[in-house]
Amino acid sequence: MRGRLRDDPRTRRTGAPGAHRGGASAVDEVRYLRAEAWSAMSEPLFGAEPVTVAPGAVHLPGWLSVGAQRDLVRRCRAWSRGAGGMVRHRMPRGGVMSVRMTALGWFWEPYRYSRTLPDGAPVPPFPPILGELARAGVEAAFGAPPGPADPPHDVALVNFYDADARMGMHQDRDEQADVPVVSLSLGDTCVFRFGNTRTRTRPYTDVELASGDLFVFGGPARMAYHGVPRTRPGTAPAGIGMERGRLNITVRASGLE
Ligand SMILES: O=C(O)CCC(=O)C(=O)O
Ligand SMILES: [Fe+2]
Repeated sequence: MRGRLRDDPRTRRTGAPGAHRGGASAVDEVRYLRAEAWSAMSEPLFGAEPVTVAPGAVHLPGWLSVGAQRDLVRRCRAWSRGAGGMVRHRMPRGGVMSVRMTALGWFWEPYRYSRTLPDGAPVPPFPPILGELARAGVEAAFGAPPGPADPPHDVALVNFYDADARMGMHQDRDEQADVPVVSLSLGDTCVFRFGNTRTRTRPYTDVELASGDLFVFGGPARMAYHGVPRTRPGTAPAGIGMERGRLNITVRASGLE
């Protein structure tokens, strides 16, 4: 099922068309900037139209300005140097993930969350800016932010893909809350395979996720299988402070106490 979000009756867009880029209002951007006390935004805010990839799964190309991407790249670098480091996790069957990962808020390893790192140290805190971005992302995708009864976004996984890294088809199912997952992409473009809730296989849709894109999946798509069969090395845009590789930040609500 494909279609433009603007054809979706759930979505009511307001304001002049030029005031939007990819469904994120300039207000979202300003909120982001204010939250971080940035001085100014110089980049124009133009993105493509939002695309509904499956019911509950929305792709918003170009959601983050170049300035916001640069800021997030800088933060990812700092987070990856934190206590947990950038780890290639071992899978239960013995394989090692090709993606390097750092966790914020809760530590994740296949397939559980924990309050502490493997060495017993506390997990680096969940950065408030990612909570802000997650709420703004859900609002941009679905027309309303998560409700007051929804557990808050409280965990982020920062994934780094070098040219050979990929991620097999999986569900994000270790969370105990039915709250949309918010995914932000930085650096090289990738092929993001978004499937169905029943099988790892077809039907699926391959989406190109470029730097600055937002992808949100919730509701009927929350438990859909998805993965990254490949990246496109050398496609990162100039000016974001990242020469090679791909970063992805997925922000989730753990629903854990
Ligand atoms: O890298 C991506 O775009 C997807 C990452 C993902 O699915 C995950 O971290 O669970
Ligand atoms: Fe995932």
